Amino acid sequence: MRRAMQSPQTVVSVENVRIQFGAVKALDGVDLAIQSGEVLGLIGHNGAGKSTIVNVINGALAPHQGTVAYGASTKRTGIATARANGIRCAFQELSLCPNLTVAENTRLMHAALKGFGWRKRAGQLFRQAMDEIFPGNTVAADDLVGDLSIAERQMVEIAINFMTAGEKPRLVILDEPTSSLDSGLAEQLLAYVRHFVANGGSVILISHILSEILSTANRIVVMKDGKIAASKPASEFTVRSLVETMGSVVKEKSHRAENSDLNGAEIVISHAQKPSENIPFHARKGEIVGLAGLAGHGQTEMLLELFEQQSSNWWPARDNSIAFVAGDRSLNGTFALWSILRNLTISNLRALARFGTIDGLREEALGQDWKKRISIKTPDTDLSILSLSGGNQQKVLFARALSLNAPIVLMDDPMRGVDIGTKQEVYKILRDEAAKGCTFLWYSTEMDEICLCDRVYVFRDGAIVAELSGEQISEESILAASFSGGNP
Ligand SMILES: Nc1ncnc2c1ncn2[C@@H]1O[C@H](COP(=O)(O)OP(=O)(O)OP(=O)(O)O)[C@@H](O)[C@H]1O
Repeated sequence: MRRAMQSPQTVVSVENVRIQFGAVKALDGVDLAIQSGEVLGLIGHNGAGKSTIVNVINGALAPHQGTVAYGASTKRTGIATARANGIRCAFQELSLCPNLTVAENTRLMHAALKGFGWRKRAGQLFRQAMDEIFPGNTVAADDLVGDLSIAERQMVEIAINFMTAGEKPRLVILDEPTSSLDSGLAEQLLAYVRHFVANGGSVILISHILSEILSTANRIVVMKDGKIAASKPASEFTVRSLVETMGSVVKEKSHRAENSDLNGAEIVISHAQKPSENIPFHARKGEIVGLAGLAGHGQTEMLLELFEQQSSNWWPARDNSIAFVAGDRSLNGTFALWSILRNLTISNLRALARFGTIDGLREEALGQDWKKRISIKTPDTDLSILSLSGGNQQKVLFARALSLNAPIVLMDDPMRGVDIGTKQEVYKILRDEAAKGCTFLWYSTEMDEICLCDRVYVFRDGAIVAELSGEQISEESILAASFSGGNP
């Protein structure tokens, strides 16, 4: 606490920074300074330039114009200089090596962990950081990262960046740190962030969940089209003013459909019960069914089982009976070497084929239609998928699934990193498609999204422990069932 009383110092500042990728001005004259002892909330639409400014600050990208200064030093930039000045970054796309253990990944990030016994020290430091940030977690230092769930990987990435092994972290940049965490884990992290800055550290917090920015940040910077649109104390913003400054239209908060009584509708998908379960799973035609509960309690596994059950492993299906939107986009969503357009249309080749070959004009038209419908921000869909910002890549996966017009769509926490304006558009598309008879099974770590569903199954320890519908669906009842099980 004593350190927080000291007068704040500038940890890093950037002046008039410009970065251009081909025709895209990713940063167009950005000025930003981060002081010790503050949480800076950084928000903006998908493709606004948030990850690009982060990469400039952490030394990965050299600005095409403008300057970066760490503390009083203006001479040197680059990753090594940034690290030496205590700059750390937990990336949106996660930077861990899946074929190494957690302790080995810790070593990669902290060069000071060397010599005899480094593995043991890395493990101890990791466990200490994990226990401080996420008390009660069960990740072990010798776990292979590839075996962890996406939520656990996100926790590991965050813990490794907050830990001290040699140089102390002064500024930790968290790019969408809660996108795979359930509300309990997110709350633990945000409490730790407040504690870290109260002791003199600084955090840049990037999130599309505006409530967590408003509750945690001291100052909020809103980016729009590569520029800073506003920078003010958090207390001077509301959700509405943030959305307006981002350039999105403020809409009524989405609600569950009125009169969505689907009891009589045909059951289109069900899941074999396990002996431990007493609540059978099914979904009806036109229903939006939420899969809730703490992250990693069997929701993704069930979606995968349902997908396998409905699709053939042996031969491509003749009809598009089921579609899947992956949440872990880099692992099982995007084809990194392909263009945006190919990534979007790959599931739909049968519909795009004429005389056994792909009709380029139809493929282009499909791409343009979805680019417009959910605002995929790119000058050209023939560019690499990796030229898109994280949220825009996720939109491509959405478009890939929805363009199939499949009667059943499975969604594995599909809104990771998608901005608030686009989310509202997608919610409307889901409602419209459900009204036409499409069934959605939707695993989400965001409570607001679960509350949009017609019916919700709550998962705990790999099994369904509660079924909620209509007015029963609320944050309180979902949390109660997540921890203790049973219907309200
Ligand atoms: N390597 C690259 N090649 C081409 N364009 C790029 C590259 N990296 C980023 N861009 C473009 O720069 C712009 C800013 O991207 P950036 O990733 O900084 O956005 P963001 O605000 O972090 O978005 P999100 O909320 O989706 O993460 C986008 O239009 C993106 O397509």
